[in-house]
Amino acid sequence: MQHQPWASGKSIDDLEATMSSRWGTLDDSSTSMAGGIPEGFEIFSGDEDDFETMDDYDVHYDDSSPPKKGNKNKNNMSGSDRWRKPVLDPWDEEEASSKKQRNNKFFGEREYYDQDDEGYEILGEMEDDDGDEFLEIDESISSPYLPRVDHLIAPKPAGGRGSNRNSNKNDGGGGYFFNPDVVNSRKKEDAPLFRKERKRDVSEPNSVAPESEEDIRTNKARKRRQSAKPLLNKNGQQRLLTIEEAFNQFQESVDEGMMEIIETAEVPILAKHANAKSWDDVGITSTTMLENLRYDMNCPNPLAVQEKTTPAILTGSDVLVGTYTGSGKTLSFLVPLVQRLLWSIDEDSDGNIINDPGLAVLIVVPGRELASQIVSVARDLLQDTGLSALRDALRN
Ligand SMILES: Nc1ncnc2c1ncn2[C@@H]1O[C@H](COP(=O)(O)OP(=O)(O)OP(=O)(O)O)[C@@H](O)[C@H]1O
Repeated sequence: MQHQPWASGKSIDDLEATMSSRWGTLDDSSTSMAGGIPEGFEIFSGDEDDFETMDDYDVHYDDSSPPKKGNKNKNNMSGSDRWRKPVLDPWDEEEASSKKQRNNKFFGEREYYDQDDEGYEILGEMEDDDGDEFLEIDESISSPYLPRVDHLIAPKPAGGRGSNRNSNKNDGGGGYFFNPDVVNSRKKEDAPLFRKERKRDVSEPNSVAPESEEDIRTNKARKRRQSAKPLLNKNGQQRLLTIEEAFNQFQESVDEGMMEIIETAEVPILAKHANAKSWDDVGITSTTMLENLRYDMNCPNPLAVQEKTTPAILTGSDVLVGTYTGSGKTLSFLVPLVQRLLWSIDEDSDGNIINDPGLAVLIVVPGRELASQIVSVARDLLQDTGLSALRDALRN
């Protein structure tokens, strides 16, 4: 497949290869990084001034050309090739029509509920004294569900790694989506997110001076309208949160005791450093899945985030993971979830499933392309297990 160069003069292949190397998929076991860092390409190492957004680029993706020779057979694809050309094409006619049928059957029109993200009923839109709009909520109705996170898995902050842009060493530091300065300053403030093995007791008396009831009400309302506001764009439509907004919302939920962190674990930036453990070591027992991982998917050992998530998910914990792009999040949830599914299924002596569990795992992601990528990985993982992966989409 022929890729148009980016405005920077680098091809998508170069950028993808660099991102993979930055986040640790460059190791002896990965064919995706054969050749190392492309010649003439500098590793971005986290200077604040160097932060760029996707909007800075004019990206053209040529889908009309036939796939590269040797890529026709999915099993011949290297890890990165699979991602360039999803096995499931979202615009494939056959898929589109089966998707339509499934949508009509199961979803109908999508409904919106008048609740904010904390489960409070929204009474209407109001303006405060400064003219800022906020959502008026009914404080008498609160969410019955207080989320509890058993494991919080976060990237190890990039402190002391230096920011030499010309370095061609794969030495981590910074990132496109997390500003290391923000991460480090939050660490300095002893933010709960980065406090190791922090145990939070929500019933613990607050050490700061007690606020008046009025103050508490005002602060809560302010916080709530701050967190409700970013969900709408200027046309009043729902929009996605930025990473920083999502981080702030998460932080507020923790600070307000809406979410309880039981344990945190730091994931090293360089995922390849985690290859000390094998999939068996972290609890994977399915020989079929192990073979798929090792021989078909070229993932013989878990990456750092997978090493952390797998035992936690296998034992039924709720896990919240935040790691860098390309660090291996997809398999970090797919592998343990599939393993749990396989444990729950009975087979006859020929290996046929005898009690079909129906829909057993639901993965919700923001976007069709991401869904296609996950289904593509899931199908590789599920080969010969008797399980299958389907993709569906909610209509707006
Ligand atoms: N255990 C492993 N061993 C070798 N390569 C792996 C392993 N796990 C994942 N990879 C490869 O690492 C790359 C990135 O993985 P993945 O896309 O899951 O990362 P991610 O964190 O979900 O990225 P994003 O944030 O962009 O969604 C893929 O090419 C994948 O094949």
